Amino acid sequence: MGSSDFSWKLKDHPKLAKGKTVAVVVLDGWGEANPNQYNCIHVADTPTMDSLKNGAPERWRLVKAHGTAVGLPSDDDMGNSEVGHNALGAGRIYAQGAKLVDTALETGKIYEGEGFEYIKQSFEDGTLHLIGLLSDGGVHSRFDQLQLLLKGASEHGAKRIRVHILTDGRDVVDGSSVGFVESLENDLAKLCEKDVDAKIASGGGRMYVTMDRYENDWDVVKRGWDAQVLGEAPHKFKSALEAVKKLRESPGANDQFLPPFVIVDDNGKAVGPILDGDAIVTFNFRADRMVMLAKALEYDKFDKFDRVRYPKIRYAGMLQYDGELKLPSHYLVSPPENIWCTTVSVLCMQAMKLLNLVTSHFSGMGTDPDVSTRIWKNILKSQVRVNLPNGDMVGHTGDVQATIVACKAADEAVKMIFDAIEQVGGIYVVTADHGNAEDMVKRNKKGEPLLDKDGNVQILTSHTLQPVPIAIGGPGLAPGARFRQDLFGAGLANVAATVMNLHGFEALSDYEPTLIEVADKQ
Ligand SMILES: O=C(O)[C@@H](CO)OP(=O)(O)O
Ligand SMILES: [Mn+2]
Ligand SMILES: [Mn+2]
Repeated sequence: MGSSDFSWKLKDHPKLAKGKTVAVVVLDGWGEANPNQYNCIHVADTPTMDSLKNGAPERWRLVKAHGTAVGLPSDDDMGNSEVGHNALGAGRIYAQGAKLVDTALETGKIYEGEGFEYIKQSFEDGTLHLIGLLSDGGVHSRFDQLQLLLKGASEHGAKRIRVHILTDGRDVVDGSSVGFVESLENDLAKLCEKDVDAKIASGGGRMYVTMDRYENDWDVVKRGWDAQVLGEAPHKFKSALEAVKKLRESPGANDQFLPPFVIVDDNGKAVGPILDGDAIVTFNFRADRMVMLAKALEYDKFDKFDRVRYPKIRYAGMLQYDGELKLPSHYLVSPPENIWCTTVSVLCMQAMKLLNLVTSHFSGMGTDPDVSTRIWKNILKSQVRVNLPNGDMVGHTGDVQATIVACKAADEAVKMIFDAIEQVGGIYVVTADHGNAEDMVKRNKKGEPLLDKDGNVQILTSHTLQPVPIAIGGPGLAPGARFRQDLFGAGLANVAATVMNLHGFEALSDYEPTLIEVADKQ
């Protein structure tokens, strides 16, 4: 790739016709799992998706949506939207943020790069602030990476460190914040023994403090700013452990939505506001929920909320969160190789009209228009891609009944799209980016539901390790088109070549192989 003989012109597929409308429908958080009461997709009334599975076995199969199949460090890593859509759009498996950070920490390269050199200039006279998600979910951040970074930064000269925590409960079990804070406080105490002044300075739940996305609600970022930068919050505690324990006692409280708090000293003074001359690292590797904070930290001109005080700091992201905006301009870990020739860019070069109703992950972190319900009237375009978020968004609440309702609604939306495809003689590809709603309970190694100390099942708010379905169909699909039988280990990255074929083109040669073949006789 990239050589001078590379051509944007795709070869015609020998058997599949061009010019059909292809709808790529991504059901968010829709995995395949054993049927039981915690499988909301199974419990919900989902006639359309059921008919695909039961109606045409040669046009329905499962694909991997987690672990190494989507560029994550190990097969114990659940899938997520970023990595799932990346694989769907890129057609190849790239090492994703989690893996890039692991490698940079393992090799020590993280301390040799421009980003670390930059923040290091603050170590002599200033404080190093680390802001990020306190979790081992591996979706936005990982606790072991934070631990290594704390150790490494102190070994490389940081003398005063303040950690600003965001509690999770979305990628990990609700209530696990307490254990993470305990471990972190132990680690910081060990650093203090080595004469590093290291403390937790502030905190709050990820969905209420800092980690908003798509500029949905700047108040979320402001609440974080006030606590982290100004050292102001409605709740003040002497220790972070006391903070999370106490705040969790309020009725309805949970880790995802804990209110902002600051840690204060014996005189009631915040222990770690961000001041001129300090350095900041946002230690999440995933971009979408860090971009807004990065803007607030990096932009001189900023009108999204009143920052009150805008300290002169040296700021680096764990990665660069927005390649187009070059935001932030300093970062600790180099980005993945340029993800180019994505399905979007290549199909655009074939002069096709595309309507994107999915995420920027699909096009290798470029910017796509927002998701909306414009599907129906736009289905006359050559390709429509839509992400139906219901199962995932509601699945993250841990509310089983509500998730069942959400799955039914998603199935109805699929039916609507199918009806439109029927009218235009088009083709559909239905798949999912990762699992979630198909298993809402934490399980032991034998697969049995785990109980908490009160004997209740432990609800799972997170994504899963489950495979996801993919189905093809529609009146425009060539009669002999069917899934190949030889690609047992196929994953989401194989979908891209499949979609190109359905548009009547051969995929690029470095794409993961297509899932389909066209039988001559039926
Ligand atoms: O909400 C999010 O940020 C993640 C879970 O942490 O979910 P998704 O990957 O589906 O966006
Ligand atoms: Mn998703
Ligand atoms: Mn999700």
